[in-house]
Amino acid sequence: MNTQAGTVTPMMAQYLEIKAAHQDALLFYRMGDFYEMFFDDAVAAAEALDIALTKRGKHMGQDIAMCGVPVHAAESYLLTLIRKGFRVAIAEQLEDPAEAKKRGSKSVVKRDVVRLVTPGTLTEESLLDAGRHNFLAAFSELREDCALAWVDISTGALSVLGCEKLALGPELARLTPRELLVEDSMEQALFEVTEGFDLAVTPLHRGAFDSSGGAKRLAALWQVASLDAFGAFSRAEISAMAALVEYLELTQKGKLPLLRPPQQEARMSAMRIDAATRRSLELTHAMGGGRDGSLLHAIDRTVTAGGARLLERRVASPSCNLGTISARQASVAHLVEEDRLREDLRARLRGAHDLDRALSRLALDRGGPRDMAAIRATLEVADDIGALTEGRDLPAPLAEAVRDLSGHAALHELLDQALVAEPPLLARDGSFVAAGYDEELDEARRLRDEGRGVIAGMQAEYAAETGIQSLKIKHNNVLGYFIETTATHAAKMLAPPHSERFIHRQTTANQVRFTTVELNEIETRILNAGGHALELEKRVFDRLKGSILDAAGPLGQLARALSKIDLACGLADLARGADWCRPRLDDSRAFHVEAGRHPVVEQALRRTGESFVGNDCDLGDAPLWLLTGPNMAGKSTFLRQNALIAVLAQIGSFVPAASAHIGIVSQIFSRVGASDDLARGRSTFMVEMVETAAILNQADDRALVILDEIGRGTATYDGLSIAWAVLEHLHEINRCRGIFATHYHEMTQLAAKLDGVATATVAVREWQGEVIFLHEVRRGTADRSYGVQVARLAGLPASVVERARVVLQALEQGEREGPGRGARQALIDDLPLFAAVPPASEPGPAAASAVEERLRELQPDELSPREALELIYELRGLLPAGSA
Ligand SMILES: Nc1ncnc2c1ncn2[C@@H]1O[C@H](COP(=O)(O)OP(=O)(O)OP(=O)(O)O)[C@@H](O)[C@H]1O
Repeated sequence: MNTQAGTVTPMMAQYLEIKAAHQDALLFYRMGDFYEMFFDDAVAAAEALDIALTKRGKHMGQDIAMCGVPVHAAESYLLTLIRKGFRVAIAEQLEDPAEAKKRGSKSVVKRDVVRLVTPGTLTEESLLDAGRHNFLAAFSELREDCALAWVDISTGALSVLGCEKLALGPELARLTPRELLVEDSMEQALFEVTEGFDLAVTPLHRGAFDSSGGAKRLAALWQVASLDAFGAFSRAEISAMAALVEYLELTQKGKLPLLRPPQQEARMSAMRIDAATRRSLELTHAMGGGRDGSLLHAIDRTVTAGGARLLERRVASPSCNLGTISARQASVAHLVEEDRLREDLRARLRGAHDLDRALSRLALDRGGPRDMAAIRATLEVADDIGALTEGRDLPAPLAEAVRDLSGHAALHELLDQALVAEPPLLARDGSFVAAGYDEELDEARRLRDEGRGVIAGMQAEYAAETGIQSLKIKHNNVLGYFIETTATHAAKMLAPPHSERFIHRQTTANQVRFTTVELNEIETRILNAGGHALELEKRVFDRLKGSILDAAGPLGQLARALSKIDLACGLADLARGADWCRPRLDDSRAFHVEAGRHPVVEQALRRTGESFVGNDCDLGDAPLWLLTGPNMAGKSTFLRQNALIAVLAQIGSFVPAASAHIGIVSQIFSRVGASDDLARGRSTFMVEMVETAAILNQADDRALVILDEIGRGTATYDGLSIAWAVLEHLHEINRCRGIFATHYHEMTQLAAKLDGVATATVAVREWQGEVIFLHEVRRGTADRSYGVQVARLAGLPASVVERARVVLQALEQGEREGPGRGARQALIDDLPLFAAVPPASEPGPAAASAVEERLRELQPDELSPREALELIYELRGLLPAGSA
């Protein structure tokens, strides 16, 4: 760059111009084999990527900071930058440097940004999680009318939903988009909602959300006269979709990804689950944030990436529609019965590739021959599955999916004929078109290969002519073809007569290199033929791409069909292997589970060889259960397993139980062990109360509510009073189904007062002062909490446990003897002091015994066998009287 103080080189001028248009992104500026960054971008990127920061020239008298990443490794650096919250603008060289030189030695290679990489617009396989969607969402608010639209550009799936502002948080929790577009004037107002999510919020100007211009643009995109073809959309819905399309054009620089026609979601069709409930039930992410330990992880038996993504969506939004659920159930049930068919299908599905993502890359011009081979392999799988299911009587949804697999024979054949078995990643590398597919290409390749044959012949001829047997003809990118001999033959080669034929090109430490007129000619021929072949291959590539993209619609349908079949097989495999049952669902308010189990805890226990104790739950007569029981008995597990069984039933899966009858659950609320949210300035107790308020305000009579120890974060009587009032409210006002776990045994008196409340307890047995957990849920109440015993199991020092026992006894006695605070106070005053507790069994270091001392001083290696025997007698003699 050699920028002198005060002057700006043409290249720097170009850089600054491009950068000015992309202020909010790091600019990757392509220079040869590197993407370079300058100025503040370089400083920020060097720190984020932990790479060296250097200098290059000066600008306005200041050093220009610079750092760079090699193009071939750029993806992994991009991923790091995106994860750290950066956006990256990629400026490529738009012409060959030779072209630029033709315009004059000072002219700069044309460059411009070809793509803006943001968290919501990734398509590269290496930047994406195969089993999860990567959504870009847009929220639009037009007066009272609000909507959320979201798209996965790596698959083209686009959905939209009328969504009032209050529902935005829960929807973000359900969809977990990576990036949310909002109108710039709304960014601040939505901060309260968006701040808790791992999500980039991107403000867009108002025009991007224009609904009337948007409607026309969208209609043009899907080539329909009006959007009514896909449903009746509100203005807000159109505006949100329009913003997505505008942003995609902006980031993809005019190249739109494949976008499927929008799916309009009905708000009431999915079970409502808010963010706190999702977290506490660990539906798609475990508490720690990873996938391990989540429900999704425990039930995922899919074998394709599309199947895994479909399962993730289903678990994130279970259905409330009986028809939809029973259709899904029917597919699973069929495959549970048909072991052979299921295994055959799964074996075939393993050969399928990620068709959606391959298609999307091709549409964005980021695809290569390998994506085409992936499509070919997947068509092969589709054919196999068609043949496998031919003539079978399948349940309607499966039959429909199988129908969607056919109709691509011509494309399949085309790809079969055109592509080699294992093509390279990039089209520019060539050699991916199969021999025999294109005559002209075959001819060009023949010429090129012939040339190579001729060169092999020339090597023999030159070796004979010079008498240098080690003479070789080689090739590299700088010199092209050249003749090489070792330096020992230099003098001979450089003197007549050889110097007349062999033209010197280069001398290295050990070699001398030459060329000849004939070699040059042959090389030009090879190059021309090779270049021509490559040109022809590229043309074939474009033709194939055209054929594939022409079929993008039906191919997308095929991808979805494969995902559905995979998901049904996966759920069936799970149900079969883990002995799950088909739940009965209807419009009633039943919730009757026999021998239900917790799918995740059961799996964890199985690993250690323990078995899970199944438990019944019947919320029919008394819709609210008040569950008491000792710590560690299994209350939380029981609460969650019932919520998870409802979720599983409504995604169309079988459930871990002996039998289940469930009236559709419209919403689930779960508060299990709140934690501090200090970042938002809320204590544990405050979080719990905020979340409880949400439940009391929202739960309807179709809701399922599970509450674990509400009110424990404050003084006993405050907590008890709150828990008491909450239960009454759920019973009288919300009239929902629910399970309420508590350590306040006083509350069990409520069961006698309220018809709809029944008591249940998790049984334990006490044996020789120890608690044994039976994990059995029975009707009735627990007599005590066994907290002190459990504390001992946890390894609290014996002295503390002993002290706790004494205090507990005193408190319980006070409770029995009179309610007066004075009486209790007197009792507490009477408690023996901590120090007076009989010394607990925490031994200090004991003095060494005579035997130990004798042992310590002897040297075993120095003893003869006889001495050793004598020593044993001696030691025995040292034992204290009575212990010998
Ligand atoms: N039905 C069951 N069968 C076998 N093991 C179980 C069962 N339920 C729970 N457990 C085991 O007991 C452990 C404790 O369960 P859980 O956390 O549900 O107890 P809890 O009663 O809620 O305890 P606390 O009151 O201390 O929160 C679990 O981690 C699990 O290993």
